[in-house]
Amino acid sequence: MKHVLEIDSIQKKFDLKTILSDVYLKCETGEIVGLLGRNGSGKSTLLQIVFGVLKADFKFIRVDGVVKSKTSELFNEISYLSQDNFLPKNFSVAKVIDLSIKKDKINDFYSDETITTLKNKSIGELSSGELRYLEIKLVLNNPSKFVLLDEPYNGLSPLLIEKINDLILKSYAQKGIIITDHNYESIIGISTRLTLLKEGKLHHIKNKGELVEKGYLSR
Ligand SMILES: Nc1ncnc2c1ncn2[C@@H]1O[C@H](COP(=O)(O)OP(=O)(O)OP(=O)(O)O)[C@@H](O)[C@H]1O
Repeated sequence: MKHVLEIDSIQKKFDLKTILSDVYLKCETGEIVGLLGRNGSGKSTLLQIVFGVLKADFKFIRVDGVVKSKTSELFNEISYLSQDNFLPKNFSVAKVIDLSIKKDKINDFYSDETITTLKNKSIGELSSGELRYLEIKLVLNNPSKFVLLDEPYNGLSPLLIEKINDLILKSYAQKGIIITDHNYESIIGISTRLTLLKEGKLHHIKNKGELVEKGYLSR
């Protein structure tokens, strides 16, 4: 079934500086929307506002045409990978998986060599890349309609980046995904649609040349 997330009229200032100025973004099931932008352009701010962990000066979030004004209404609709790690360090990997993944999906979750090798460790013992991979896999396995991924590739070696991309490609037929990262080549490669956040405005990007024109890439 197709679902539509609409992020509308988002405005946000920090102190007197406008970070987001009337941003509109739509994401449907089956889309991977790439969100690019220079450092400090407001990408994380936008995702935090959509998920509801940061207050906007103004916002409309609609799911399937219905306005969702309370953050609690979005917890079942959207899952969110923040830039920061979110799993408790003293829990074992097996416990986290047990608590997060439905019983009938657990065998499938473990049918991944990277995950199997981590099973007996605690979260605090994982390398930053191993932890990131586990977090992304958990977030993508959440039964939510939409997923927001903030810098999923950060700290990952090329092989794990490929595995993450495989996971994303495996799940997007059932989900809408918004993804932001400075690894623009991976973002361009995996996105079905590209956007660029610049000076508070969201631009729709058709090709790499436009990223040069708009000053995101030098060539
Ligand atoms: N809590 C805050 N108080 C004041 N300013 C903030 C706060 N959070 C973010 N900012 C500012 O808002 C702007 C956008 O920050 P944000 O983290 O959204 O950018 P970003 O595009 O995700 O950057 P990066 O790619 O470097 O992670 C930056 O100028 C940042 O300094």
